[in-house]
Amino acid sequence: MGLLIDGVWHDKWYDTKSSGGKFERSAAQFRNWVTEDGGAGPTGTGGFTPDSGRYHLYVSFACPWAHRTLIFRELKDLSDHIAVSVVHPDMLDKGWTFKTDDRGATGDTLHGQDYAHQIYTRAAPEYSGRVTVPILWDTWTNTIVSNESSEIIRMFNSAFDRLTGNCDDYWPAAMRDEIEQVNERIYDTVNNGVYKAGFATTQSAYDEAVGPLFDSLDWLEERLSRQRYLLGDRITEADWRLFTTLVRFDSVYHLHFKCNRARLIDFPNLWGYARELFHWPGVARTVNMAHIVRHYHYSHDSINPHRIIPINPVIDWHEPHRRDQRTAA
Ligand SMILES: N[C@@H](CCC(=O)N[C@@H](CS)C(=O)NCC(=O)O)C(=O)O
Repeated sequence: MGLLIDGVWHDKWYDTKSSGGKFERSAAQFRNWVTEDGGAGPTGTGGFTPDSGRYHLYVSFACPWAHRTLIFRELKDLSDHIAVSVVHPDMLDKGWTFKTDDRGATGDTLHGQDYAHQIYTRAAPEYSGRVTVPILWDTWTNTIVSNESSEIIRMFNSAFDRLTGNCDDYWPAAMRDEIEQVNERIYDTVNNGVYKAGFATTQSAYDEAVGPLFDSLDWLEERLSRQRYLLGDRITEADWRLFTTLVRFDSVYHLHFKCNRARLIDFPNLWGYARELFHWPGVARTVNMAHIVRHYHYSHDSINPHRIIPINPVIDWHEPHRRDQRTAA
């Protein structure tokens, strides 16, 4: 685990000393958008048109943020148009690597590099910051379009519709305010909340994260007892953003990140809902539980210094979800 400083790799764990033991996620720096007409998006510069074969997506199967982009690539029929390279699950002193000695790790099929940090310095030789996945790479201008998953999924949601003919909309204009409100709470207390609990280096930083996390899971459980999806009858990006945390919960966050007041399977509605999303066409193939379990336990040596991979409970994600047979509360 480390970061680039002026284009040079330094092996360094997150600094929590300056923040009272709290983990603070830094903002992504590449913020351009692929848009239907190539015009500039809400941030960054323009010129990124939705062409088949032009973009390459770098992901980790372990990473919940990268996972969002893989799901949208499936939902929006983009797999023939956007190729993917998958990093190795172990993220050690050199950060994410393109080693291939693990099933599912593809290597860098575009550039043949050894490390993800080399993708960043290809785009910006003097880059300073963390080297994170996902990375959306543009093969035409040889740069990174975006390394921010919440924005990549919105590009995938609509920019390529004319190319694919798939107009399914997970971010409908009329629902955006409501989606944003739900996203905000879920991002802060659930998606990032598990990391804040897991990476805390003081009791108070842990307590501050784990309480709101389970308050939010209780809130979601109640909400999903009344309605099928987070915003009602229609599935939206808010559901997919929540799903990538839920799918990792019992196998990783519960034990490794000490998020153990309850398991996902202890919340009947959340658990049925998570299974429904897992059963959604194309989604199960984006879930690589072996990479998920291996990555966290093997890579975070400050949390698990002996790198022992736990046995973990067997969780049957294939059990029918029965969300369509729910009786109204
Ligand atoms: N804001 C980014 C965050 C991505 C992120 O933090 N990815 C993690 C993997 S789960 C990573 O690559 N971390 C490496 C590091 O922080 O050095 C997004 O949502 O795309």
